[in-house]
Amino acid sequence: MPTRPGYNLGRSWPWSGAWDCAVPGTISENIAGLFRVALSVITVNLHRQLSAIPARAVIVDLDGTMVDTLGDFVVVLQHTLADMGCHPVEIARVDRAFLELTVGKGTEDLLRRSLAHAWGLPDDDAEVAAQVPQAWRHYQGHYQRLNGQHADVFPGVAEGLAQLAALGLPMACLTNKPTAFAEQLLQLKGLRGHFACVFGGDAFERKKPDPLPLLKTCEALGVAPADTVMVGDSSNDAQAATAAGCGVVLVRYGYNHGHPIDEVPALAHVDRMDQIEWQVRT
Ligand SMILES: O=C(O)COP(=O)(O)O
Ligand SMILES: [Mg+2]
Repeated sequence: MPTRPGYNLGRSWPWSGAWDCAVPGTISENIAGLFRVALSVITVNLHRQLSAIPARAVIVDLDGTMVDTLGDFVVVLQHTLADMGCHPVEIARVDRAFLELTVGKGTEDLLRRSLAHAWGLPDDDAEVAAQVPQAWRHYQGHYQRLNGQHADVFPGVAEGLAQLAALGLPMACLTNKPTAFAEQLLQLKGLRGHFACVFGGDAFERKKPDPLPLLKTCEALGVAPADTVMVGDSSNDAQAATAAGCGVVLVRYGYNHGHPIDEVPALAHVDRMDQIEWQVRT
């Protein structure tokens, strides 16, 4: 069928031929065209969901991917802000909704933005920055004491990790949370045994979204980045993994700074970790 002017959306689309039919023409042409479009979209999406992910090693993010830690952050930050002399009205501003948009770039960033939000100041305010070291001292004590008390492992995580372990794929946990807190949380939730190594935001010179932590983690696992896949919940993970040359799979239930995770390119987007079909790369 000849392409009608103004409706050719590009031949690189697998269903682009169908657009030729879905424009002014006979009713049966239009119905047939729309049907072909729907079928193509369903087929492409099914293919994306079901194709196995080849890997020789897997790196898994912690907050928002394995454990829902927002409750811990709320409680710990509220204690921290109280220690910093914040008014109850200021403390109440640092709630679950705010933290869902804020968590993921490490503790220094979290403390700075939480103090700024509580005090109604810009994130880059110099006075706020000067208070961060003091806030960190309070935060550390509270986090150690409360770590995991208001946090739950997401459904499908234990099952997903068990599937990876059964395939014999080496695993590392890579988070922007401080290493000591990550170790403590994984132990507490019975997940630590799956990981050959655990690296936090203080383990390397730079944090995700920089690729350095991914490259260092691949090195520790003894597997090339091209054979390693990161499972994460944010553009932070995707950006770091892609820049390091690793594949990335994204879970839909985590904390992506308020942006739709389906818009972040990945090998797959899943609702549970145990929905990922792995294939040991040979
Ligand atoms: O920023 C944090 O503290 C943790 O974030 P991550 O586990 O998602 O890397
Ligand atoms: Mg995360």
